[in-house]
Formats: sequence, C-alpha cells, structure tokens
Amino acid sequence: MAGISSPETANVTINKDNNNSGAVGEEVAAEGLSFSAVTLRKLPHLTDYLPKSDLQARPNPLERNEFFHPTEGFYILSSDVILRQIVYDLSGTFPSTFPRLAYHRAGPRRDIYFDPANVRVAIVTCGGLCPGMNTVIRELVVGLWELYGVREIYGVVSGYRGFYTSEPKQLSPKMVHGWHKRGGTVLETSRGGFDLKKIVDGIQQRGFNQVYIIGGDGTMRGAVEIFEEVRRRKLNVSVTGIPKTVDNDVGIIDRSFGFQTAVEMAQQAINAARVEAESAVNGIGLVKLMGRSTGHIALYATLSSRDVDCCLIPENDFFLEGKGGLFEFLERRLRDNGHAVIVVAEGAGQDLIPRTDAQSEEKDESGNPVFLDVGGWLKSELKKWWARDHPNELFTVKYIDPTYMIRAVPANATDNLYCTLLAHSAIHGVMAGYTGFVSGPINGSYAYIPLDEVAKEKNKVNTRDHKWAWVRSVTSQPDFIRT
Ligand SMILES: Nc1ncnc2c1ncn2[C@@H]1O[C@H](COP(=O)(O)OP(=O)(O)OP(=O)(O)O)[C@@H](O)[C@H]1O
Ligand SMILES: O=P(O)(O)OC[C@H]1O[C@](O)(CO)[C@@H](O)[C@@H]1O
Ligand SMILES: [Mg+2]
Repeated sequence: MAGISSPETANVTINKDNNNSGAVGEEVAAEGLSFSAVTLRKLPHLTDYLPKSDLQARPNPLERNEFFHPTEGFYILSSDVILRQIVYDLSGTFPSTFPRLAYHRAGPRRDIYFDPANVRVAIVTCGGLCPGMNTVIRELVVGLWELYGVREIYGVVSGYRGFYTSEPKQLSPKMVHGWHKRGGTVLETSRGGFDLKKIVDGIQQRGFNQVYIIGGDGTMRGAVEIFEEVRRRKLNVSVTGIPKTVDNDVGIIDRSFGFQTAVEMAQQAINAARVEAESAVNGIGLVKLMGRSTGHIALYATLSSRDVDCCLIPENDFFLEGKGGLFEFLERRLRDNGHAVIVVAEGAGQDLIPRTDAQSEEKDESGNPVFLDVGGWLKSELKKWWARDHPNELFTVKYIDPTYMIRAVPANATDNLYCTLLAHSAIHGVMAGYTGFVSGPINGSYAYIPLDEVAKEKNKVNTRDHKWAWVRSVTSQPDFIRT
C-alpha cells in the first residue's frame, strides 16, 4: 500500500470517508525520488470510545449559512495533511530514513458530530497572562454562535479551580464584542488548583460537552489528564487545548499567540535603555525580559532592535569574570562605544545568583520554580565590578524591568488575526468530533496535533542554529566558553 500510516498502526487502511484514521497518501515522484511513506499522527475522536448509537454524524450547518457558500475544496478531508518537516537534504540516505510526520489539516469538516442545539461549551484560561487571551475567548464565542449556531457558551472563571469553585458566566457575542481590544483575560486566570476529579465532576455536573482550554505548557499537561479522564469515564465531551504562552515555549507549533506583541512591547524598554546608556558616561542599559526557561522573547527583541550589545538567555550559560566573560566584553564595548545595552531573559544566570535554601525551594502555586531577579543581581554585580576595577571613573547602570508591561497588553493586529484563526480551527475540530487535540500552525498551515504530543514537547532556543549565530553576529557578544 502506498500511503500514509499512523504511528499506532503501521499500515492503516485508507478510507476517504473516515474522519478519524489514516489518510490517503499518493506516491509523489520528485526528481526521480519517491515519497512513499508518511506517518500521520492519529487524532483522538469521540467515535474511538463511544458507541455509534450515541453519536450521529450530521451535515455541517455552514452548508446552510448565508455567509458561506461551500464550494469544491471548502471542507477539509481526512486526507488533507500538514507535514511537520518541510526542509530536507536530498543527498545521502534519502528517502528511506527520512521522517515524514504529518498532522490532520485544521478546518471545517463536511460532517459534524454535535447537534448545535445540544452543545454546552466551557471556556477556561489558565496560567500567566498573554496578549490575545481575550481575543481567543471572543472568537470562540462568536465563532460557535455564528458559524454553528451554538447558544449555550460559558466562561469558567479563574482557571482550572473555577470548574469546581464558582458558577460559570454565560457568554454571548454581544457581551464579548470589544474583548479583543482588552489585555489580560476577562474570565480571570490562576495557577495551581488542578484537581482532576473535581474538574471532571464539574464538567459532568454542569453538562458541558465541549471544553476549550487556553493555557501554556502546564495547562496543556492538565488538559491531557482531563481528556484522559473524560475518555476513561466514556463521556460525550470533546476537550481541546489552545496553547497560550508569552514565552513561546510550546513545541511543534510555529509560535504561540501573544509572543509577537510581547516582542514589540519589549522594543520600548530597549529603546529607553539605549537612550539612558548613551546619555551617560560609561552607561549601561539593562533590560530584563520574560522567559522562564526559554529566551525567545529576549532573542527576538534583540534581533529586531539592533541596539543590543549582549543578549543573555537561559539556554546559553554565561559567566562574569575572567577571559571570555561578560565583564571583559563590556569593558571593551564601553571603551569603543561609551555605552552598552544588555538584554537578559528572566531565567538566565539563575545558577550564578547566590540564594538561601528557602529561595532554592520556592515554587509558585503550579509548582514552577520561582526565580530570583537576575536583573537586580546583575546590576549590583556590574556596579561592584566597576567600582573595583575603575574606582575613579564615572559609571551608570540603568535597570529597566518591563516584565508585566510586555504581556498585560491587548494583542497587536497580527496576533489578533492569529487568535481568530486558532479559535475557529479549534471550533471546527471539536464540532467534527475530534478530542484531545490542539490546533496550531505548522509551517504556516493550521493543523490538529494530539494534545499529549504538544504537552510533552518544549520549544527551547537552539543555540546551534542560524538564528543564535545571527544574534551573535549582530551583537558580537562572546560565546562564554571558559578557556
Ligand atoms: N503536570 C500538570 N498536570 C496537571 N495540571 C498541571 C500540570 N502542570 C500545571 N498544571 C496546571 O495548569 C495550570 C497552569 O499551569 P502553569 O501555572 O504552569 O502555567 P502555564 O499553563 O504553563 O502557563 P504559563 O507558564 O505560560 O504562564 C495550573 O492550574 C496548574 O495547576
Ligand atoms: O508572575 P506570574 O504571573 O506568576 O508569571 C510569571 C511567569 O509567567 C510567564 O510570563 C509565562 O510563563 C513567565 O515568563 C514568567 O516567569
Ligand atoms: Mg508554563
């Protein structure tokens, strides 16, 4: 059989009408090379565990929607896939050892598995803030209402704990109308409070049958557990995750929503740091940006600003004193330019900062380690260094910590559009009966990815790739390798 196989079953029988299994893979001849086997990630579907009698496929109401005129190609088939990897080296061992992982393409299906009149939706936001959370909520509400005619839509208040602690808020398009212009989350969010039994009991008691979970990596791990418990209880409930994280630390998808807005906001802090540094004798502008365990915001803000002399991220260890260290580099930069700008991600240098045992063990309510302020520590180390080595020369460090200013803002236009597409993709997938999945762009096209896969994969800065080399070429900063 030529075609696409799912990882669970090496040779899936191809069936164009089946919403839920492998898809058709034509042999594609390319310059004499044959792409014969593509591995299609199996997407959980309600039909996997519920009896057929409980589920009735029905035509998509978009068919009758006066604003849509579904034509050939409008509906996505189970044979429409997005390839995970699109860059290949055609030399060497091609094609036998080349992984060609594929995901189902996101979008409306011809048949749906929910009667819109009986749909009861729960939307929840968890974890830290991120630009665009309100846009996703707004677009879920408006999309469910306008595209599918769903009327029972509820916001679960204050994160996971809201499933068992408070009454959900009923939402309508009129109510959420201007939410995309507001930062934060109108539904409120929180960390911790994940009690699986109580959450799933809450879902059952309130009769929710579609659950949209907006959150970061921790939230996605929680969503996997909810999905598995729902499946274990054989509930007719579809669970989907919409990845949110200003840190951009969620894997597989191209980027997370709100990230671009945060990078844009960071420019203001970097500009201010440059102005302060330039206007002082031996001036250093120091900016701390978010990024708990990943330095994406710091990296992108550095590349887009071009005013940064040194970018410090958690993925790349650094040191202060000695040959090849930060002080030696800054000494040179101050001598050559008279000023320098440093961008440091909050998770960088944590192993260098002295701390008490209590500080080492401190965790937030979700169990994430609480970091010490790398910016404050660096400022004080810089001052000590200068006072020791250049006691008679002027020196200024201006430390700017825009932490919450870069995330507690409304999404920019690009992120707003992105949030809309994410929300609508999620709705189409859920209405089609898929569950335990995440929607997101892979190589620019929207795909459905199994939740557990997203929950497992972390997106870290690859300090071996061209982007990091580009940062280094822009800043000429050292590699921080001790010799
Ligand atoms: N491994 C896990 N299993 C179940 N629930 C989890 C897990 N990790 C975190 N959670 C729950 O998910 C919610 C959000 O987690 P967390 O505070 O880590 O934020 P996040 O989703 O990672 O977002 P961000 O880090 O971008 O702010 C919390 O309610 C937390 O209890
Ligand atoms: O202070 P809070 O709300 O716990 O959030 C801080 C954390 O949230 C994030 O914005 C997202 O994970 C991190 O960059 C940061 O460490
Ligand atoms: Mg997180």
